Amino acid sequence: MTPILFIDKLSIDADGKRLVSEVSVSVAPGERVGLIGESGSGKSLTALAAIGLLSDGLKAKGSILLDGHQVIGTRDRDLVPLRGTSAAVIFQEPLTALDPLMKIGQQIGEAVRRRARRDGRSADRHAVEVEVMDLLDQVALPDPKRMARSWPHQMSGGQRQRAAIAMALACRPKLLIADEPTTALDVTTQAEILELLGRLVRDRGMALLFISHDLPVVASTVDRVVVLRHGQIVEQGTVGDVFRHPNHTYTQTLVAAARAFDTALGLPA
Ligand SMILES: Nc1ncnc2c1ncn2[C@@H]1O[C@H](COP(=O)(O)OP(=O)(O)OP(=O)(O)O)[C@@H](O)[C@H]1O
Repeated sequence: MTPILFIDKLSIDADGKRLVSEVSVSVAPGERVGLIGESGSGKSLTALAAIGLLSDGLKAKGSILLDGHQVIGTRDRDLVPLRGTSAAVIFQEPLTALDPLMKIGQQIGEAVRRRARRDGRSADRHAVEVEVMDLLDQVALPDPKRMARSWPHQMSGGQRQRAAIAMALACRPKLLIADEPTTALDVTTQAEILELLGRLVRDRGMALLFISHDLPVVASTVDRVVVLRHGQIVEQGTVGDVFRHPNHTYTQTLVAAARAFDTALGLPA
């Protein structure tokens, strides 16, 4: 099956310093892949490179095929049609995706309208409103009508992240890139958002690239993990294999930390 994302020997440099080194990751349609590693290991840069959003001054080498299109070396305006359609991103801080000056319903409605235009359909006001309510309902926001009329600052962090997920879903992307989507949330909300993401991705058959520094968080949501350290892949495999037989000492440390946490909670190892 042709991967929806095929990163081949990606290296990223800034001012002559190598930040990401020969990273290769592929995500098949419908597959859920976790990219894990400590802070500064190059996870976000890899994800941003995948959709051509690296900031100026960063130089990418290698090859990135997103939905069959080469991203590296392609002009930004030629990448715009891929964003939202081939891949959409959810960031750690939902306010990155939300416009503070627009009510939630309007913002999601705008994404629905853009997608309808992209698909060559016109979307009348009523159809857009119905879809916005449906999306707010799917991300389990309470009282969708009231939420649609809310400003981002009137919502909690977890509610804002749900709204950002609804925006991403409105585009119906083939691949969802989630960059630490739960890190800024309290533990209970984190678990709810993870459950929601896992369910939505499965129900819609979307591929997922899930970025986290937290192995247990990733393990519950993905099929395969890729472990990054200092900008390099140190290990990859199915969640089960990596948990049972971590090869690299760094992965062993991550697994041991996760097990110690489970033991402290009295959970079976
Ligand atoms: N625009 C930039 N210019 C120079 N260096 C950068 C830039 N962006 C990131 N870096 C550096 O690249 C390295 C990898 O950063 P990246 O954001 O990918 O890490 P990360 O694994 O996502 O970490 P975190 O979990 O903290 O978000 C870090 O050392 C970071 O300081």
